Amino acid sequence: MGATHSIVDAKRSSPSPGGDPTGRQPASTAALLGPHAPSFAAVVVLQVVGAVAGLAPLFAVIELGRALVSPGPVDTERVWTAVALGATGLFVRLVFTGASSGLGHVLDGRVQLSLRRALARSLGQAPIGWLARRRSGELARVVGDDVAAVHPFIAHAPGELVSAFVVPLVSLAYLLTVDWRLTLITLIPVALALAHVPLLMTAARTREQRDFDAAMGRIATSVVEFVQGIAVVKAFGGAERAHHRFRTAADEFVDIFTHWVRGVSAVAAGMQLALSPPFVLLVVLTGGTMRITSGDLVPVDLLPFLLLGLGLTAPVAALGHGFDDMQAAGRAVGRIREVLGVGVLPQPACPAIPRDNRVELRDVRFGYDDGPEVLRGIDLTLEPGTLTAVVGPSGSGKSTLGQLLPRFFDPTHGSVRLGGVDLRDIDARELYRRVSFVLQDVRLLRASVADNIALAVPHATAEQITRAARLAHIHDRILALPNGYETVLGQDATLSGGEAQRIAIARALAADPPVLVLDEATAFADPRTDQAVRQTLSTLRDRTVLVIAHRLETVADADQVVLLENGVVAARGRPTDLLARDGTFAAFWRTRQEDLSR
Ligand SMILES: Nc1ncnc2c1ncn2[C@@H]1O[C@H](COP(=O)(O)OP(=O)(O)OP(=O)(O)O)[C@@H](O)[C@H]1O
Repeated sequence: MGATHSIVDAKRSSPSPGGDPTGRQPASTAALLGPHAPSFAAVVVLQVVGAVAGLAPLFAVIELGRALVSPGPVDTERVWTAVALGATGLFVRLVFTGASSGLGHVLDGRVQLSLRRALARSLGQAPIGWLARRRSGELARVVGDDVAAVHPFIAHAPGELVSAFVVPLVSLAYLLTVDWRLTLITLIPVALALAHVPLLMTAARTREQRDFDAAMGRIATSVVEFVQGIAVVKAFGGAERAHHRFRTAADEFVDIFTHWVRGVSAVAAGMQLALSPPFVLLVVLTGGTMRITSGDLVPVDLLPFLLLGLGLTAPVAALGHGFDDMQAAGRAVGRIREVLGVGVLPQPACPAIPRDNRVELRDVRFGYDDGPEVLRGIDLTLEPGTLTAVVGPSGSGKSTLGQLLPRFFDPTHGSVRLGGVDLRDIDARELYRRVSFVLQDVRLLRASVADNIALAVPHATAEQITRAARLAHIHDRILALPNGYETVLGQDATLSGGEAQRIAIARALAADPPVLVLDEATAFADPRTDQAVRQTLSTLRDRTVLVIAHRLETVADADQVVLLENGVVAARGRPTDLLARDGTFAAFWRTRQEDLSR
């Protein structure tokens, strides 16, 4: 199908070892941000220059103080130079921090755009099997919220954090030249605040933080469950129960939060007190008075300590403020890296062309991730011009088997061949030109009916589209829609489950594929769709068709039936022969008939 062209049209990459082809390593943060390094550097340099220039007014005030208290007449030139320097510093600060912030936000926009492009590329190349297993909300969150969460990381952190360290360092260097002993005294509040940090990192605090995060997660899940499932839950009279679950999660969160706050608040209050301006001024004034009374410091030299001392606490405060944002951004980057690291199915260096449309499975074994084997040594041939029906109990591996033909996954052992060529040696475009599929879980795009049908053949003519719709017995229904083939699904009209299924069948047939895999839906089965599927299948007799069959009529029409049980072929043959043999298949058939007649 069309969507799969772009999805599987992947660059060659290292082969993946198992069913879940995640051969690529998660991209490192440096690799993600590397191309923007020069702009990052510019943001930081502009911010640092701006922040250091911002100290000029303070130095100007210090200089003014010195000029005014020095004996003799006031040196007006010295005064005006200080004023001019202070004003220039302010202006430079305004221009440079403004430029840094502007560039930071432009950079943020660029990084977000390139991350979203990279994510779109990665999702486009990810194996369909990998995508099918992800909940759509999960991927939407990565491309939307997680990329947006990177904002403070890019636009604010580099400049603000660097200047929060550079400015105090410059101040410190200056204060040391004035009086190193009073400088050390001025650092007492910072030392006191830092002494609190280990108290925030004890095993108990870490455990509390973990409990807090887990409780946040539980409350988020129960809210989503409650809101998303409310219709179903209500319909089955369970609204009270669901509400109760939500309330319990909320109450539990309050308990954990109170406990956490109790533990953290005393420490946080201690830190805040140590860093508060009154405390810093008290320490500096006490120290300064002692130095002045002992005759080691002239009073005017206390001025720089009073003005610059307050700024020395900035790094500790900046670390505290930005920490949560940075942590959230870090987690978001982790999820982005995971999606960017999804492996692509390896593509052949020298693709081979299948000689016909015979499908062969040779000793095929497959398991999802590290789970148990779902298919255990399948040998099967699908001859061109025949219809094979796969049947079996739920969970026996039917859908998994069907998904190996369009190469959603590669088998962990053995091979799937088309026209004598291993699927791994066939170019993705060639494969999807030949193999089309209809899944149980039909996904239609918010686009016109015609575009939905022509997904695999974007340049399809109106006749091609109509022919496919007629084959799928949905043409008349489409004509009855408000704008016929131009009706936008989900906007101008909504289709029933059975109708959506028939559109999906038309989509699969539009490309006129010689091999078709059809996972018969049971969820939306309605008599019209049943009939349409049967009639469609009967017109496809010149192709290689594999149907994961749930209806006994489909099974009876098949040229070959394969009964899967627990991942192995329990019976295979013509339906009439198998029934006559009165073995496993006959028993299965009778049970299904009894189930249906109940
Ligand atoms: N994406 C997946 N990840 C992990 N395990 C899976 C996945 N899909 C299916 N399985 C497991 O593989 C086994 C076979 O599933 P499969 O869907 O192929 O069976 P099935 O015969 O088609 O069942 P049904 O008739 O109910 O659709 C089951 O145990 C199932 O839990």
